[in-house]
Amino acid sequence: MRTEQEFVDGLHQRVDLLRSGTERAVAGALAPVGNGLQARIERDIQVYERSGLLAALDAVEGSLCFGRIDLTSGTVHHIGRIGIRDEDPATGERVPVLIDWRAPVARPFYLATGHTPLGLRRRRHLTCEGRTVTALHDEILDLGDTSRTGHEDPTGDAVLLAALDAARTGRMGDIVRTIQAGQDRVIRAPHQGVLVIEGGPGTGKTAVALHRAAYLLYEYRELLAKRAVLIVGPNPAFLGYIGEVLPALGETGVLLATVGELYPGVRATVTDTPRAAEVKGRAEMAGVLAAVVADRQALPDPAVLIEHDRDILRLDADLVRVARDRTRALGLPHNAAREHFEGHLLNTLTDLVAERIGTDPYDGSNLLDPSDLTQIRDELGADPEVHAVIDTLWPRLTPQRLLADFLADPTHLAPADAAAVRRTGGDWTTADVPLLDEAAELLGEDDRAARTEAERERLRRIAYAQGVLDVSYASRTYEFEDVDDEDSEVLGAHDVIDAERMAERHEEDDHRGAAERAAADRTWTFGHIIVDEAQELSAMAWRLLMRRSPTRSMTLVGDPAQTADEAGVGSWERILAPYVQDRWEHTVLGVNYRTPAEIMDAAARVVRAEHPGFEPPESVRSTGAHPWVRETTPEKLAATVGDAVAGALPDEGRLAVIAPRALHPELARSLPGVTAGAAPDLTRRVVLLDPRQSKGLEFDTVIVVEPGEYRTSDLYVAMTRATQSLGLVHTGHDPLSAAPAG
Ligand SMILES: Nc1ncnc2c1ncn2[C@@H]1O[C@H](COP(=O)(O)OP(=O)(O)OP(=O)(O)O)[C@@H](O)[C@H]1O
Repeated sequence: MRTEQEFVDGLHQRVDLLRSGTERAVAGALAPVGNGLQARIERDIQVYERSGLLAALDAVEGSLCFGRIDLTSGTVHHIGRIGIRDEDPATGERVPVLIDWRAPVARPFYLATGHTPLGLRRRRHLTCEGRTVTALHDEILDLGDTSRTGHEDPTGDAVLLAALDAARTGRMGDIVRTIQAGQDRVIRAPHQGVLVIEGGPGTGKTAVALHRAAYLLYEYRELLAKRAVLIVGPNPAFLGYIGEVLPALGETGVLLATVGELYPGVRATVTDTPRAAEVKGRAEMAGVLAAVVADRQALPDPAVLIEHDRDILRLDADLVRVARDRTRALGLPHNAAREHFEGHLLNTLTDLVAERIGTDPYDGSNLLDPSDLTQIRDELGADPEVHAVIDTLWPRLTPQRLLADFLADPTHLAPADAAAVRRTGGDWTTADVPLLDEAAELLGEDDRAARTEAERERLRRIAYAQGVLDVSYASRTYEFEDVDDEDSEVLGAHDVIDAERMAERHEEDDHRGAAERAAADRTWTFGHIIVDEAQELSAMAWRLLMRRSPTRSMTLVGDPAQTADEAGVGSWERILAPYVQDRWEHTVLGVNYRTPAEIMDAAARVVRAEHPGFEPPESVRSTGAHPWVRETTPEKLAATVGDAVAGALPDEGRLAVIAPRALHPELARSLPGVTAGAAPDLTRRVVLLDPRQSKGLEFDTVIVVEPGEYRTSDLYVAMTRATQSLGLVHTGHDPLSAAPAG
């Protein structure tokens, strides 16, 4: 123990040195740097990178080193959340003193068994509180080794069981100390292609997916740091719940978002009915929106009359159809195609004018030469009436306008579907976001204004960079005025870079992190995408996500038995076939680390009542505590739940009351200090949730209220949130008594 404590002390000294050095460097970099463009760029990058390092050092402080492996060769490696090097006093070389858990050298820590020791003699788990080593657990893997340390853990699972039994905090913790071999293989699977991780409740799907993100960022840092990793979760409360895992592993280059947050500038503030969400999520909506856009490319009926130069030009449907067909044939998005439609229509109108004024009365030939035609076209192009007509025939559209108009009058849908989605007003729902994204793809951008602005900006940057180069040139001649400039060995900025290149470099050096830039850019494509609760996403949501991942580098996590959302696509085949056919990997996690066997048996009975062959994952623990059931009357329901909470509240940890939303106001009154709502604070001792909100979360104790009112999959989710004990309170329908015993 003393030796390990000395080692850990040494590590912390090294980290303290690193931290203070980095803090000094940040403070130095933040000092005024004058007006030089390059200096400012470098300052920004330094501050950004070093601040990231500081954040990583702070985050891993709690449990820097958690493992040690002793190889049969005599080599010893300590394993931690990050890798640390130090100078070897003998050789002066920088050598690793703490191995990052993701490094190949650390892998036997997770995989070695007595049967396959992978060159290990011993595996040791270190438990620390702050900077103090409080426990050691050793597993001897070399069966011929008779030496003993006094810290032997004969079953090899004491650390795992302690982690599973620990009181919950309302925030998910990392599992880096106790990743199991099967989980390790999934975490380290190559990043290319689509990997599906399936498993029942509590099998560690979310934990594995998060550690996989950290692993991929380590292994493919160059690629992924630039393009960022996106983690998609079912709701903001869940994202808050998992939000601390990656920082605790020293990783920050990840964007966590719900699908409803993936359209920059739009926030979902209202909720769809399940039926409306289902309709909006159907794959057919892509075709419906395309038809809506096509309808906005109108034909005049009756013909429009344009007064031009004391003449009346008659633009009828046939003439416009020709211009429209030619424009559509280009296959461009609506707004991007608009300038071509405008061009075709101006040509058509020019021909009409030319016919009127240029036709030779004798032989019918046209007397106008090309310059006359150009002049007529220019005049038409400057005529506001002409532009007003083009605006009605091919209007500029925004995704928001298009979708709001469609929802107010969804004539393209069957009447019952239209009635379900019809809505006026400017608020958006989560299911609207994939539709907005689809609309944005169909519309594209009329980027003429943006192109002009971009060119103006480019010239501005070059002018600025030229100024910077002039200053640096001047300072060089000043510094080296005694030296013949031609012979100087010292290169100045002018020798290696011109103004245009320097301006470009500034553009490239957008010093915001990739995740931050990705969040602000609808068209960003990610290096890797992880989707949790993937079974819940609609076909339209998948279209959005696939656009963000053209390389199809994705990890999908889910459990079809827990599907709640009516819009959910169902099978992995249905989700993936349109994008990767059958080229995807499937892996199953089969051990439940959360829910004790007694609770899992009860939950499985409920599911078997509907699906007789259902097999739940096997629980790793059993507590001896069976779920309890209490019957009451509707009048006494809130008081009974209040009493049950008071009696079941663990000394440490968290308790969740899961109840239908309609009961929340009444229940909240009998649960002092409990808040209900769309974004519950999960760190409170007692939390009130509806079954859907409880997805992906866990609590020491769970009380499910009126379980008879839930769909089976929702009840299964609710019951499997407990790590220690479960109770059911009902007013007449007990799903356990109705379910056959296992
Ligand atoms: N190897 C492990 N070591 C310690 N704890 C683990 C391990 N694997 C999983 N756990 C714990 O088990 C619990 C369940 O994990 P997680 O939430 O990832 O499961 P899940 O499969 O996503 O569950 P659900 O589908 O019900 O949301 C968590 O508390 C997690 O920390």
